[in-house]
Amino acid sequence: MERIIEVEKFSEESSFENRLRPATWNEYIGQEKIKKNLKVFIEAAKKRGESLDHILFFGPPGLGKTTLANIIASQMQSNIKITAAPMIEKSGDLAAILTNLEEGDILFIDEIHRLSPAIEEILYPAMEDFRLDIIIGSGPAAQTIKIDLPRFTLIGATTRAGMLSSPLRDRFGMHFRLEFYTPEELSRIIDNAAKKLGKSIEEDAAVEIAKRSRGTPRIALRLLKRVRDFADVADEEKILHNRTLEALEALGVDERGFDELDLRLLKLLAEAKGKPLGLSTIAAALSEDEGTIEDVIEPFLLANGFIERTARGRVATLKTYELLKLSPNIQSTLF
Ligand SMILES: Nc1ncnc2c1ncn2[C@@H]1O[C@H](COP(=O)(O)OP(=O)(O)OP(=O)(O)O)[C@@H](O)[C@H]1O
Repeated sequence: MERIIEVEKFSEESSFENRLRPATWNEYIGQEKIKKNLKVFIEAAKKRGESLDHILFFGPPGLGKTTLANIIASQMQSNIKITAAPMIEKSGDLAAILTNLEEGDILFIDEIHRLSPAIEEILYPAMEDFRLDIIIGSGPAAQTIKIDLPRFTLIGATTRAGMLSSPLRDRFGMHFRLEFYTPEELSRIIDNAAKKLGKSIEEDAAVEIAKRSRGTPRIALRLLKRVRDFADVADEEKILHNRTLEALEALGVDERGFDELDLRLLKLLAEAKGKPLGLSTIAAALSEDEGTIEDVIEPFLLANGFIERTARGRVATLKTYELLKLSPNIQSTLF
């Protein structure tokens, strides 16, 4: 079953997200440092009449990497081509994308850590010298054909900066880590999105949704969408605080945005009583995929101090023992 607080995009969600996607810097809330720097680099590139350096965004899913890429393209008055690494399987796929680019275009590659080493090799000269080296044939008769490419900007996005090979990472002139959003920032995002959906929302209702959104706009917008359903069914023009609480309760999202999976993970670590648990042990105990735990569940728990990652594995912090009403030495009776 899909978790309501899942950060990955649900299949039917793209058109909803596109409708709410900010198109300007003013609409893009938060990530102030990144915005400030990008504005300078964009202005400098425009002044010099050059294309922008390649940019790498990293951070958990749903924090606004694709949105930033779109705003950059619009600020540069450039076309943007959007793809994801799993869609680039063969060298011909990448060659087709690159040779179709025009001067100043922006190429956005999501999940860039998933490019195969062979594809990465093609990307290196393309990024560095705007040149495509194609090898035709094999063995002694093999020939390399060099094709000049227009100057383009590659924007790569990844949830796992650590999985990027260092030659690839080094070819990006700018690296930006996106941070989780504060509840205040998420409230503003929710308020703006509600207006775009033709609905107003009480301030404390937006705050309730924001608190449960795991610092992530994608989750905030999804919760808003579901809460709006409750308001519509009740024939309410405005999204009210009481109705919001009722909806959030029905959706099973707790006050911190935790759901059953988070609580099971925290309980598992707490019951290990300080003994670090490795990712594979946790994944097996929760019957979950290691990638989901590392990319989706852990980052928010780590950022909020509920777990710590040590060289030997993950451990629960005091905050978790307090949350679960456990003493670090007492066996849980809660679950
Ligand atoms: N800073 C922001 N201000 C307002 N809305 C935002 C912001 N960041 C993201 N959003 C909203 O959240 C949705 C998800 O953002 P986006 O698709 O850019 O995330 P992402 O980091 O690219 O995720 P993924 O890596 O999973 O594709 C967008 O549709 C957008 O409406």
